[in-house]
Amino acid sequence: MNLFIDAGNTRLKWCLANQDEVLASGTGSLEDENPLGMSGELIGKVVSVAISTVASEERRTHLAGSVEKLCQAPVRFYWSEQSRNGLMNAYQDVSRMGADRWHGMYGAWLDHRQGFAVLDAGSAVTVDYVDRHGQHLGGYILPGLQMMLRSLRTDAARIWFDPDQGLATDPGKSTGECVNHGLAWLSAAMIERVIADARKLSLSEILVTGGDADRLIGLGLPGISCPDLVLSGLRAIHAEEASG
Ligand SMILES: Nc1ncnc2c1ncn2[C@@H]1O[C@H](COP(=O)(O)OP(=O)(O)O)[C@@H](O)[C@H]1O
Ligand SMILES: CC(C)(COP(=O)(O)O)[C@@H](O)C(=O)NCCC(=O)O
Ligand SMILES: [K+]
Repeated sequence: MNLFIDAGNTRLKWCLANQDEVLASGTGSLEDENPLGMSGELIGKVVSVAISTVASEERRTHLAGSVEKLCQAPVRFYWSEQSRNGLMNAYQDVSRMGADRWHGMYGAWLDHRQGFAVLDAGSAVTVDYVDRHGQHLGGYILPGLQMMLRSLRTDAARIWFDPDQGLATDPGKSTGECVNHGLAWLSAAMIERVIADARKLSLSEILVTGGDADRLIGLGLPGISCPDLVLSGLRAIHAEEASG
């Protein structure tokens, strides 16, 4: 069985799979002693490890070392590419693009050929547009929800509030409401922009992934929830590489 890991800035997402089926999946944290939280029985089944990561070089090296030791299996990292199977990256320097974005777009490209937007709402939010010819049209990088809350809390001396996961967007009447409603209102505005862009660019679908995907759907994003988009793209690329 192959172990696939999507190591973001907040969490690790993993799945254990062979060519056609996923046996198990879960989440973990690089800070934990057992970063994947996998049982010994599952670890024993791992013959190779494929990783997509946007973590720092220091965290990446640490992850490679602990996974290699844990699984006693070779570890390979997969990065952004210029093109694959008809999908074409708009970046001139593709080595600068977060691997998660490329793998998410490739996961989407496998099943959606009519033009799509990929919205990954993780530590940061990324938006990427791909037309029906497979041409990546470019994208956006924005701060994620926790990042915005954290910056308000740490960089503004007089803002005290309790974060809530509410979706209200009406004008707030306390600091807490103003912050919480403000972030929902900002996300709602982003959603309107994505919908308008998708219409303008003739993209038929919006695929949503990342830890805050459900929140965006709750705020009115007409998107298809694809929690495992990055891992699907990574699995497909790993299989293609293995078959030569
Ligand atoms: N169990 C969870 N642990 C951490 N973050 C979570 C969890 N559930 C939802 N989230 C939300 O998901 C975001 C992280 O999303 P994720 O896709 O895991 O990020 P990344 O890929 O950057 O590691 C957090 O900002 C948080 O708002
Ligand atoms: C934009 C990101 C921080 C998103 O990471 P995530 O929120 O998934 O942890 C990541 O894709 C990244 O580090 N990208 C490098 C810059 C770029 O894609 O152009
Ligand atoms: K992201």
